[in-house]
Parts: sequence; structure tokens; C-alpha cells
Amino acid sequence: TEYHLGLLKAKLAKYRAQLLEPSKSPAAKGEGFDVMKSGDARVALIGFPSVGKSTFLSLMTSTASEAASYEFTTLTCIPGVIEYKGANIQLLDLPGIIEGAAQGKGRGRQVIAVARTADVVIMMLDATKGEVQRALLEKELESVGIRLNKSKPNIYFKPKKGGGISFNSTVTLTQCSEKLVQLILHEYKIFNAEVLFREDCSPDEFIDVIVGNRVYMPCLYVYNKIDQISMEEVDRLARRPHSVVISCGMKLNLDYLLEKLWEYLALTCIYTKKRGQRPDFTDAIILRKGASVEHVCHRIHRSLASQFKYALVWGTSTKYSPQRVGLTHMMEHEDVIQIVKK
Ligand SMILES: Nc1nc2c(ncn2[C@@H]2O[C@H](COP(=O)(O)OP(=O)(O)OP(=O)(O)O)[C@@H](O)[C@H]2O)c(=O)[nH]1
Ligand SMILES: [K+]
Ligand SMILES: [Mg+2]
Repeated sequence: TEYHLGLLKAKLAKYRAQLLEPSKSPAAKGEGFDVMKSGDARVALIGFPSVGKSTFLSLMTSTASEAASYEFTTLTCIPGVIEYKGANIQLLDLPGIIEGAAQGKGRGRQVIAVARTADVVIMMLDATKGEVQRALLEKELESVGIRLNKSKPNIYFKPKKGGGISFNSTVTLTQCSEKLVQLILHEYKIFNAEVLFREDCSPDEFIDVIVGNRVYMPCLYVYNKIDQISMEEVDRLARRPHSVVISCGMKLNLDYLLEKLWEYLALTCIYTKKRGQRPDFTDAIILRKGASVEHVCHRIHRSLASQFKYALVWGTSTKYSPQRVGLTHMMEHEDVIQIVKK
């Protein structure tokens, strides 16, 4: 049955991909409300109608988004900016989505297309409505390849021209076996490949690796309207993983939500320093994770990278402090950099 189940999962994933295919046709281009990316990071507000998404945007940013007691008040994507710790975080208010969104119900497809482009998703939930909404929305996002609060499975996978399937693992596998991996690969008409499990992954995770095109995204579950429920209930929700409880109506716990959001964004702050001077800790350069010295140069000045000779870096990204580095050196949070021009 284990093999049977794995195989069915592979089949299901394949058919689902085919089902969603038409959305990628040229006719459907322009989906996703076309809001310009701006600022240092992007956060999308996803949730059922009338959970308080627009109320939240109007509260946290200088943008006003119409809020009302009837469902589907918001019909398009409305961007605002949260200024926090020197960063500009773009917050996107979106229409409410319902079950079946991924199949194009309501504006679900466009909303989900925007969610894919975000750095963090805030899934806003009505604290008075129980847990059904959360599970339904998770399913919708899952079905279009968005993986919430999960990291990319640590599996090396490389299709080959010949030589059959070579299978190896560096850890004990409890959910997949060589035979199952082979069956799944055959289902995808892959007969030659190198597979190395570096983690005890499930068949679903393995399928994600074969299919590719998955988005691994941090998600905060935000329970709004806690002014309407009991303290016991608030306490229970607040203890759920990745969850924050708030009330937009009574402005409760919004500071804590910002702190959490900042943590989930995991942005990299870099401080610059001029020769012979102390670093400027008041004005950080804010970058996404995985930024290099070159990214820092571009942020300071358009032409700086072309005049770049070397840089001195102090911080956790280097072995010595300071260390002389080139353009490709990867920066880490709170590094200090001094750039030397030609
Ligand atoms: N009691 C209470 N009501 C709230 C709270 N936040 C928002 N509301 C109310 O909930 C209703 C819906 O708010 P909206 O901000 O329009 O919700 P939305 O999620 O943007 O809704 P759609 O755009 O229709 O998807 C409004 O009547 C708000 O006043 C809250 O914290 N507590
Ligand atoms: K509403
Ligand atoms: Mg709204």
C-alpha cells in the first residue's frame, strides 16, 4: 500500500499540474493585478472575505483601503507601505478568497498569483470563525505549489541522458525507499537520473523536487477580531505555531505582529563605513537574504560596482575582521562594509 499511495500521489500531482496549466497560456497573461514591486520586501494579505484585511492595511500604512461589513468589499490589489526599522515593507491588500480559489473561483487565481510574488504571506483569519478557514486556505495555496513555512527538501536530483536511476541517501529513510522513488520517477517518465536524499523526506516532498516550480514561503497566521472571543480562546490561538492574535478594531498586539513580521522577513541589514570613520549605525542598507557585495554596491550607487576595487567587511560573514573581499562575497545580517574604489 505504501507504494500504491506514493504512486497515487505522483499521479495526483501530475493531473493537478495539468488542470492548472491553462492559467499559464498567453491569453491569461497579466493575471495578478500588476502591482509594481517596491521597497525592501513584499507582504501579501490573504484571507476569506471580511476578516479585516483592509482595516489592517489602513491601520498599518498611510494608504486607506475601503473596509465594510459586507463581503468582497475589496476587488483589486491595494498596496501600502509599512516603515519599520528603516525598511520600507510593501503590504498588499487583496480581495478575499474562498474555497476553490485556485481553480479560478472569484478572483482567487489573481490573488494567488500575487501571493507567489511575496516574501511573506500574512494569512488573516477571523478569530470568531474556527479553524476551517485556515485549513481551506492552506489547501488552496498548497494546490498551486506554494509551501508554507517549509524549507526546500534537501534532495539532490539530476535527470541524466542515460545510465538508469542511481539512488543514494546519507540518512536513514523512513518514508521513501529506492523502489518507491523509482516508481514515482517512472510515473514522470524519468528513467535516467541521479537521486541523493540528504534528509528523511516524504513522497510528497520528493514529488515537489521532481516537479520543481515550488515556492517555499514563510507565513504568519494572524487571528484578527480577538475583541470578540474569550481570553481562553485567545490564549489557545496565540499558542498555535506561526500564529499571532490581534484586534484591528481595538488596536491590540499590533506591535508584536510587526516584530514577528520582521523576524519572518529575515532581512539583511548592512552598515557602511568610510575609511578612518566609525560605521554609520543609523542608516542601514536593507537587502533580502543571499545578497552579495555587488548588491550592496548597486544600492549605494548605480556605477559603484564598475569602480569597485575591493571591500573590507567586519561581521559574521567573514573569518577575519576585517577581511578583504570581492564583489561575489555573500553578506550577512549586521555586517559592516567599507568599499574601496579603483
Ligand atoms: N470586532 C472587530 N471587527 C473588525 C476588526 N477588524 C475589522 N473588523 C470589521 O470587519 C469588517 C470587515 O473588515 P474589512 O477590513 O473590510 O475586511 P476585508 O478582509 O478587507 O474584507 P474583503 O475586502 O471584503 O475581503 C468591517 O466591518 C470591520 O470594521 C476587529 O479587530 N474587531
Ligand atoms: K469586507
Ligand atoms: Mg478588503
